[in-house]
Amino acid sequence: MTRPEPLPLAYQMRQADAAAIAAGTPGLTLMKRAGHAVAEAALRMAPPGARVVVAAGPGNNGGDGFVAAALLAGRDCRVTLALLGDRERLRGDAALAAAEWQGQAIPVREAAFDEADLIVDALFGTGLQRDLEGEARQAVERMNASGRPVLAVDLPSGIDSDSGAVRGAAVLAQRTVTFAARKPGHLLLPGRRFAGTVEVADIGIDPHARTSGVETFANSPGLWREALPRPGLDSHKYDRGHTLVLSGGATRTGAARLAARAALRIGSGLVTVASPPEALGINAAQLTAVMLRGCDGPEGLYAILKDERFNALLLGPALGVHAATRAMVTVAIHARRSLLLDADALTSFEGLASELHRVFHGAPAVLTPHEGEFARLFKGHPDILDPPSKLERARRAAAYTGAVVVLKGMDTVIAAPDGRAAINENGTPYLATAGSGDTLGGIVAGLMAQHMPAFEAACAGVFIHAAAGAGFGPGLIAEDLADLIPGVLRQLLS
Ligand SMILES: NC(=O)C1=CN([C@@H]2O[C@H](COP(=O)(O)OP(=O)(O)OC[C@H]3O[C@@H](n4cnc5c(N)ncnc54)[C@H](OP(=O)(O)O)[C@@H]3O)[C@@H](O)[C@H]2O)[C@@H](O)CC1
Ligand SMILES: Nc1ncnc2c1ncn2[C@@H]1O[C@H](COP(=O)(O)OP(=O)(O)O)[C@@H](O)[C@H]1O
Ligand SMILES: [K+]
Repeated sequence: MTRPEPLPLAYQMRQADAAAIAAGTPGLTLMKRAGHAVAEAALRMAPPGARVVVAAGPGNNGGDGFVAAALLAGRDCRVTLALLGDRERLRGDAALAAAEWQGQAIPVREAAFDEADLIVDALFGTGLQRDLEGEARQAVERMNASGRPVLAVDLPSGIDSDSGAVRGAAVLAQRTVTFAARKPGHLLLPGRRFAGTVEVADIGIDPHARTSGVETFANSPGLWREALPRPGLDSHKYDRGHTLVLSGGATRTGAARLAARAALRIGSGLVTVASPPEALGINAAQLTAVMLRGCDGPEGLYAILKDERFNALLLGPALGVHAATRAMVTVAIHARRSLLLDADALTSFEGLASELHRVFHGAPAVLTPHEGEFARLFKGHPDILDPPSKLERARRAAAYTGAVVVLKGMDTVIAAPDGRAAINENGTPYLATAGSGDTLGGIVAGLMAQHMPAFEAACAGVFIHAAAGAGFGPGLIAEDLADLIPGVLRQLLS
């Protein structure tokens, strides 16, 4: 069984580091292991006798650089150590590591990066505090301008470990060696692009060590595979749930059918499209296994929901941006079923997020905005919109609404009201196609219909949707997605 992969925030990494030291491993030993892993990675990138420039910063990231420099010099590399700051001002483990470097340390402004076969970027790691300026920024810009391959130590310098944001400027690395665990900044954009291929070195710090605060994970099957629905021998269709998808008007029915088909493919025992009277004909002409009911506005939805068997509801795709949509959302919330709100169901609350403030009463709820819908929904809430970190924005939105928030994009973040969050990484730009989000909504609603908890359903849905799209690749259209689900499910359930 694969375990969930934690992505510690910088302060949690410091806690794990301190726990390892308290348990008996000196900090210098951790640094030596880190530097060793960097040197091994460098030797895989550099030709024999290579000219390696190690750019070392003023903290422990620089300390790792000193250790790697000494090891590489002992392995026939021609190493230049270029230091940002004064050697005498190094402290703690970094000062101890620097003492073991026999060569000179030239000022980083004098480093000939464009003559290097490989640059090792050990300027800043998890201790980056503010935007790069002056000499630090110039060093980064000169490294990038050199066009030479770069191996980053822990993080590309200038990338914020917690958010993946560029702090003023950042090193564009080909590879990154990080320690104990990947960090959110390796998965979130733009950090993911700057880090290149990321390798995790075990240096004796337990990434699963209990650290305080929120939990962040990579969205991999280890996080939710055990919670995937598996029909029992004696299951009948009602055990597998009944998903209700609301359709838009006569010229806007496709989105609901895409979602409905995806809900059926992911295993919801029954799926019904609830259609306005004027669209019944067009929906009827195109539905087979998916069932159809007439539904005339909020009153119609209220009447349908007297049937308790509809246990998961999906509202939003092509439903229209207006008060009637808000009224239907209110009916759905009061019905206390598993609820997924997407697209127009979110945009209809533009600037009215306070109406969704903790209204779900503990019933499973998932919101699936893309960045535009997110900005509209939370207009007037700078505390939610302003953090530069997508992870933090999704977390705050989840805490505010009490719903699981899926903030979509290439680096989709799934955040739960209790603070858990996952970052997705198996997507493909081919998913940026009309109707793709509607399909995602159907997948997640269909998983909730089968009693999968909301956070796990959202994480699994995002992963399965992305895997389906990535497996197909060029030419993907939303109509393809539902029929690609079985192939992904077969692998996950085997
Ligand atoms: N934790 C672990 O498990 C292990 C960690 N290890 C390694 O330690 C790294 C973390 O080390 P760290 O905490 O010393 O921070 P680091 O990234 O070197 O930067 C701090 C220095 O940079 C400076 N500085 C910051 N921002 C700046 C800016 N914008 N512009 C200019 N200066 C700036 C800051 O100065 P100050 O803010 O104090 O003025 C301080 O001097 C980690 O990434 C990993 O590589 C491994 O050795 C083994 C185990
Ligand atoms: N560049 C990308 N890489 C990976 N996934 C993407 C990318 N662009 C969009 N997606 C995914 O495609 C889906 C698009 O959903 P959405 O924006 O709601 O589109 P639509 O409304 O057209 O269905 C989301 O799941 C999103 O995460
Ligand atoms: K670095």
